[in-house]
Amino acid sequence: MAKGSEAQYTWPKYVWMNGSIVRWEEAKVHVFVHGLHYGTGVFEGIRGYYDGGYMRIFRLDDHFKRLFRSAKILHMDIPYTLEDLVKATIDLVKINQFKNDIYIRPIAFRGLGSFGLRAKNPVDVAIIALEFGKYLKPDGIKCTISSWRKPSPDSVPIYAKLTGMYVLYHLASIEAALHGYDEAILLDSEGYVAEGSGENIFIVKNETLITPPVYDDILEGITRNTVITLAKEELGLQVVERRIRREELYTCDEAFFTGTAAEVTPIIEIDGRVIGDGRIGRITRKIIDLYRQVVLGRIKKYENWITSIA
Ligand SMILES: CCC[C@H](NCc1c(COP(=O)(O)O)cnc(C)c1O)C(=O)O
Repeated sequence: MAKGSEAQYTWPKYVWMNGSIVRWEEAKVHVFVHGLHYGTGVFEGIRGYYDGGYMRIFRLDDHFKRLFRSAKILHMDIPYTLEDLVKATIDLVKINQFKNDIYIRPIAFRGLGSFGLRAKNPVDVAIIALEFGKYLKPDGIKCTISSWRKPSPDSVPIYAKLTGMYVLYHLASIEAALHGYDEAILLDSEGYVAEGSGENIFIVKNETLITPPVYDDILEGITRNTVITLAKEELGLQVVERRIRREELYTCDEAFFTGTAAEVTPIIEIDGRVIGDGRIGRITRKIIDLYRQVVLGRIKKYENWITSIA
């Protein structure tokens, strides 16, 4: 397989595009596509875990349900059903014969047609899957509060996972890296803690999990939902969804990110303040271990979240 432009990527042989499986080299779009110029696209990030000869894809349906919700907010009609795209994903994973963990990226975007800003051009859909390991350092990361704020919910549809939105997170994550940090934490338009540049955030205080509510300026994360469910049902922890003030980040007992790519990533330092004792917290460790068992389909109660491919 060809080596990707960034050392850690090995490009797959095949991509699913507008109803067909095409070779990686053929999966191209025209420079005139609307989505390239105006950010008119929606996407998802889904993980597959290779375990014992099976690829186990986590919450596949839930991700595609969110893709369709995001598309509807942009007036975009995806010309396939959810079942079509689930089957396309399974076919794509099979034909690529992956033998390692993977990351799956469905994307739907306005394609060729009028160049006008309000043009409702036909929607192109592609699904890319590639081998993918850890996104952030599993032993813990150092974060900083970004100088970039989340926009207010009445200015951009935060609830939708829009391609164009990610220019904000691109800037925030570059800024964090330039200042020597692993990831950025963004505040919302009123100065409360929102989320990372690609993750939801949790803090632990006195054995209670706290995370911003979905009606705040955050993406309603599927991993966030998984962790809240597991914390309550399996660990008997209290979970409070409320606004978090910036200074609570500095004084909490534990902190971690959740996200498909990030999975559950411990945060060990924020703006030069060590979180807890600077190591993975006791509750964070329990959640990491439990999450791993669940995504590998080893806890029967959550098997419905797994799509297994032999
Ligand atoms: C570059 C975007 C990567 C993408 N980020 C997902 C993501 C999340 C977590 O959502 P979920 O748990 O549903 O994944 C939260 N918030 C933002 C801004 C995100 O981009 C991911 O695949 O994790």
